[in-house]
Amino acid sequence: MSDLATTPDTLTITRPDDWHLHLRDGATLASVLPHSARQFARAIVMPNLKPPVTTAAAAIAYRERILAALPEGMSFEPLMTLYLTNNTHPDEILRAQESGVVHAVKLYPAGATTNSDAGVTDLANCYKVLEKMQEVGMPFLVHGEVTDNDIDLFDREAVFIERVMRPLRRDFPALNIVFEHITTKHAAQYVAEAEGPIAATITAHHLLYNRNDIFKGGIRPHYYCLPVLKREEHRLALVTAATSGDERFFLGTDSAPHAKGAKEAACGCAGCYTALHAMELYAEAFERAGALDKLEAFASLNGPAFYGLPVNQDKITLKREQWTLPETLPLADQTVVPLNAGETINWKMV
Ligand SMILES: NC(=O)N[C@@H](CC(=O)O)C(=O)O
Ligand SMILES: [Zn+2]
Ligand SMILES: [Zn+2]
Repeated sequence: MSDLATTPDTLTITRPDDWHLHLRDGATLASVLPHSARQFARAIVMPNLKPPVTTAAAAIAYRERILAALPEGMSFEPLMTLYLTNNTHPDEILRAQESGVVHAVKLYPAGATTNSDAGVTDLANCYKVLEKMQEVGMPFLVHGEVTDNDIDLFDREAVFIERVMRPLRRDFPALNIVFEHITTKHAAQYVAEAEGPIAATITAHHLLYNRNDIFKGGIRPHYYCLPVLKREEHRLALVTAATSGDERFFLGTDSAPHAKGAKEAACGCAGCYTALHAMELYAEAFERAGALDKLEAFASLNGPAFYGLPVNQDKITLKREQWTLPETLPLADQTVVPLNAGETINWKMV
C-alpha cells in the first residue's frame, strides 16, 4: 500500500492533503497560499469569505483567484466548497456537481463562527438541498456546534450531536458527512461508532492543546479558535481517534488566518494559523502518542478515500530538527501570528 519509511529521525510519507483550510482572498490569500502549497498537494477550501461563496459560479471564480495567486513553480489543487444558506436552491447542487471543481457543501450554523452570519438558521430550511446532495453524492461538511445562548460554549459540540447530527443522519442515511474539526470525546466516539458514510477532520492544535492553554499565565488569543479547545480528556480522545488507523478520521488543519490586531483585541477573532508548520505539529502529536507509523494514513490516505480521489504520487520528508517559529508572518499589509510563535519545535519539513 505504501512504502512508509520510519526511522527515529526522519519520516517519509505520501504527500498529505488538508481537508479543511481557510485561504481567504485577495492579498491575504497571496500571503498564506505558499505555506499550504509547500506542505499539501490539495486542500478543501472553506467558503466563508465576505460575501460567502454560495454558488458554483462564485466557487469557480474563487478557484481561479487561488490558482492565479500560486507562486511560479508551486503546484496545489484547491478543492472548492459551497456555503449553504437558508435560500440555496437544489439546482445549485447540480451546477456544483457539474462544475467538476466543487467537492462539498458546507454548513455554518448561523452565528457559530467567523463569517457565519449568512449561515443556516434551521436545517429544516434545507431539506430539498440535502436530498439533492444525497442523490448526487455531494459531501456535506458540518461545523458542528449549536448556537443557543443557553448552551454553554464548551458543550455546543456535544449538544449538536443530539439536536442536529442524529436527526440529520436519520433523515439522510446515505448522505456523505464530514464532522469538521471535532473537539470532544463525544464527537470522536459518535463518528467511530456511527453506521454509514461519516468521517471527521481533526486539527493539529486540538491534538496538542487543551483549554488550559488559552489561559496559561494570562489570556492567549492565539489559542482561541472555534470550536474552542476542550478539557484534557477530550484532547486524549482525539489523539486516540487520530492515531487509531480508523479511516474515518483524517487531517484538516483549519488554519484560519486573522491579522495580529484582530486577534489581540478586546473582542478577538477565532482561528489559529498553522499553515506554515502543520505537518510538524501533527508529527509531534503522533510521536508523543507513539504512533508515527499511523501519520501517513491520517494525513495522506484516509481523506482521498472518503472523497473518492486518487492518493498523491509524490512524498514529503519530515526530519527531527529543532527550529524556531517566527513571531509574525506577513499577511497582506499586516501580519499574522502563527501558533507557537517564537517557540522551538522538534520536527521540520525538508
Ligand atoms: N476555526 C476558527 O476558529 N475560525 C474559522 C472558522 C471555522 O472554521 O469555524 C475562520 O474562518 O476564522
Ligand atoms: Zn468551523
Ligand atoms: Zn474552519
